Amino acid sequence: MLSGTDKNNGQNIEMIQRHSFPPSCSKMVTAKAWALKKHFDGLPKASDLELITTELPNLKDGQLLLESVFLSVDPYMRPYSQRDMKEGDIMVGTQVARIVESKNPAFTAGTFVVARGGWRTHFISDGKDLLLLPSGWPESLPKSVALGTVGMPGLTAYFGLLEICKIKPGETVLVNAAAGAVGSVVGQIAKIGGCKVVGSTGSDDKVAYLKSIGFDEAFNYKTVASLDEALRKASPDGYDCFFDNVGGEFSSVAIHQMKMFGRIVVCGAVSQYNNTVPQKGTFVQFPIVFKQLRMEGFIVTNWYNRQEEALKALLKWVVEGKLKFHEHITEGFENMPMAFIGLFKGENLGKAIVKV
Ligand SMILES: NC(=O)C1=CN([C@@H]2O[C@H](COP(=O)(O)OP(=O)(O)OC[C@H]3O[C@@H](n4cnc5c(N)ncnc54)[C@H](OP(=O)(O)O)[C@@H]3O)[C@@H](O)[C@H]2O)C=CC1
Ligand SMILES: CCCCCCCCC/C=C/C=O
Repeated sequence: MLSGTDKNNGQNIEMIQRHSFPPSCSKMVTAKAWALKKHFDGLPKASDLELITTELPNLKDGQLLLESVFLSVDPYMRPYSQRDMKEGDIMVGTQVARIVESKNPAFTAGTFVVARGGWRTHFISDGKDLLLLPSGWPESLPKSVALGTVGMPGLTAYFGLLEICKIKPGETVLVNAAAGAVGSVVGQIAKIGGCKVVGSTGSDDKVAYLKSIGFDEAFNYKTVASLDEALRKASPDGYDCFFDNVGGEFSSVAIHQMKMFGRIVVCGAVSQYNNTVPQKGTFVQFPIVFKQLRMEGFIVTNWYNRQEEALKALLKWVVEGKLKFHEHITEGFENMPMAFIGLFKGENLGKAIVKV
């Protein structure tokens, strides 16, 4: 079963061939996929993942063959793998894929779709769960944006800010991991909504980027002398809304700078995903009670019954130039682990994408 090793950026990637049907069959397609070899322990390592190849069978009626063009790497994959995957499973994930062949009358070969196919170069689908790009997608707009600003991260910003935070014009919004896929959209939608926006991020280049896309204030949380002072300086009156992507120490400090009746959207906790021992934090009851705060967690997929409306709005803002996007593109399917690990080192500006 073991077929050898492949040199990739100085690393040895183990390649395993799994034949799911006799290799003599015609029109075989070789699919590559990344499997979770060993559950991550701390920061993910390339050696925790394994590149496997599989020969796909011929299509049955109703099925489609898809080829990934762009794949998404996202921080949620780290806690998801821990909770919902077993060793040997293919890594969870979405891609923009091209329909290579269709035996499903609802889909035509050549069409691009957003799919939940996992970390695979090719896969077979029955057509359920495939999403066409929103109508009116301009030819000049990269299709990869359907994995970012006009995709799941954009939807996360949209529903988190408009439905959970319920921002109002004139309010002050704080967002961390602000130069990332979700954060950069949060800040810009808050500006569209007439708010003042403060962003925290991990490099001076990212701070400059945030200012260039309209953030009123931005700071580098890694170099400020005091996070408490940086937050106070950026908004001396405090914050009405806090869109929390990071959790941990940042959240413990920020909660004390909320205004009366402030709202905290608990979107994620990227600072905590690689902890081997859970951290202890501040007790939140005092600020929550005395300032009568609302703190609410949410999962974007719970809002997918309204994704058509939201994707339409996001695409419109992008086309009008009100919503800018940046992509951090890694070339090569073999480099998916590196692109994924890079998320936890702050390597990406905007949406992290892998181009096959
Ligand atoms: N609830 C939901 O439905 C969803 C939740 N999420 C969550 O939203 C958050 C942002 O995701 P997404 O926009 O895709 O990712 P990003 O594109 O923002 O990439 C992750 C960024 O997080 C920052 N980061 C990494 N490690 C740390 C750390 N230890 N402390 C502080 N910042 C860190 C880095 O930016 P920097 O240089 O600024 O440090 C990095 O670039 C995540 O927590 C994710 O899990 C995402 C989608 C849906
Ligand atoms: C504290 C853990 C936060 C994990 C966030 C999970 C978000 C899942 C969104 C998935 C979208 C898939 O398309």
